[in-house]
Amino acid sequence: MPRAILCILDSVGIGGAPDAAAYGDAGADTLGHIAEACAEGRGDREGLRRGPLQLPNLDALGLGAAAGLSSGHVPPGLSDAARGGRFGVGREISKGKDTPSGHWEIAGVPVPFEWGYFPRTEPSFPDALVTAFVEQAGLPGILGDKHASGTEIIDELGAEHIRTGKPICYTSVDSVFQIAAHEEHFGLDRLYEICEIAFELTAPLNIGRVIARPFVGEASGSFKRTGNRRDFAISPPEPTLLDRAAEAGRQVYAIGKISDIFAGSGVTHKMKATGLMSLFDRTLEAMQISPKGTLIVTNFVDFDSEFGHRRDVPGYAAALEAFDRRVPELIAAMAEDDLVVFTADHGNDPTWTGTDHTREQVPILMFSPALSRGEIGIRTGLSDIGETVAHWLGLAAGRHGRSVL
Ligand SMILES: O=P(O)(O)O[C@H]1O[C@H](CO)[C@@H](O)[C@H]1O
Ligand SMILES: [Mn+2]
Ligand SMILES: [Mn+2]
Repeated sequence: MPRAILCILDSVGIGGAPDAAAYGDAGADTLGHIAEACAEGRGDREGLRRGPLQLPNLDALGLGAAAGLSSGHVPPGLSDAARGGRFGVGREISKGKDTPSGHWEIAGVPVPFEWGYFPRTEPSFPDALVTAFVEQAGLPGILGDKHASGTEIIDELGAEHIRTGKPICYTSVDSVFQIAAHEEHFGLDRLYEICEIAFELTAPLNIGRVIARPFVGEASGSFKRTGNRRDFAISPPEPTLLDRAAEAGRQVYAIGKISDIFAGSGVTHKMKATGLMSLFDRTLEAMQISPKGTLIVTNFVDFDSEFGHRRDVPGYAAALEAFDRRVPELIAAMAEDDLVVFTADHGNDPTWTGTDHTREQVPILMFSPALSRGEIGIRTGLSDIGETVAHWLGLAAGRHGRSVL
């Protein structure tokens, strides 16, 4: 029985979404703009990286060709000469441009409903929600109550949070209620506990996730978020690829944020890791220890959380290059009948205004020693990815999308 390894490079979009304008994102192109910036010397950072973007391994699997297909031009430094694998473009059909919609659609379940969002006002959260939260969680109040970048708001309000014991609550254009609190002064378990309460209260508003954002440090300028982030997400509306694989008795490895994103559903083995390289290590480890028929799904969050949201072009470019350098290790670890897929859940163009995700199409790069080279075109609906994986694993076809094989 073959295995499948699904690598989701969080936010590595390739532009070209026909509905981008509806999101204020017409022209956004995460990979394309990073490559352009690097070609023009705007991707250099002393001690980190310099020069044109170099992704020879992903490019050989069709990254440049997929980007060309999506946006109309191959990003500088990449090529349209894919040498192996099936490559193409994924066009999301779910509304919204956040992580759960992208992941669920990839796993065969597009989101048929509108998420709830909090307005870009101050305060942002409804009075009734804040009142119920403060009361049920036994809090002296909350700080923030607005749209914000998570790193900026802890700098702004971290000291007051320590002094008052009020958690920092904030949101973004995504369907999220985020709570930042100090790991020691406030306490990590206490943070998770109040997140559970917030999750119960926000679910009726169709808010996709409550995210615990613990941090450490003692003063503004030195506060730092830790790897103990936890997402409390609503469950997908229908069984996903993960559920279908688990139901068929397969092992399902969820690496990084995957288990949180799917609310644990269909996960048989969970591996947490912090940082791009350790997520890669865990993926290789899962490949070493898992039997035939296994599904491995990894979310590589750092592209999004460390660089996209931070609008850090050199950081994003360096992370892509570091990932690319390890692709040969993954390919070497594959069995003859393993399938690996590289894709993404949405964009997060670090050259764009603001600090939010961007509506973009995503690359679909499929590789197996058992698979010939070929273009799969622009696929409407990311569920074609999940259906291809299901087909590869020998699972019954699902309700959305179809296998490209
Ligand atoms: O600025 P930080 O806290 O990283 O927040 C980001 O993380 C959330 C989840 O991806 C997004 O909605 C975005 O707001
Ligand atoms: Mn994401
Ligand atoms: Mn994000």
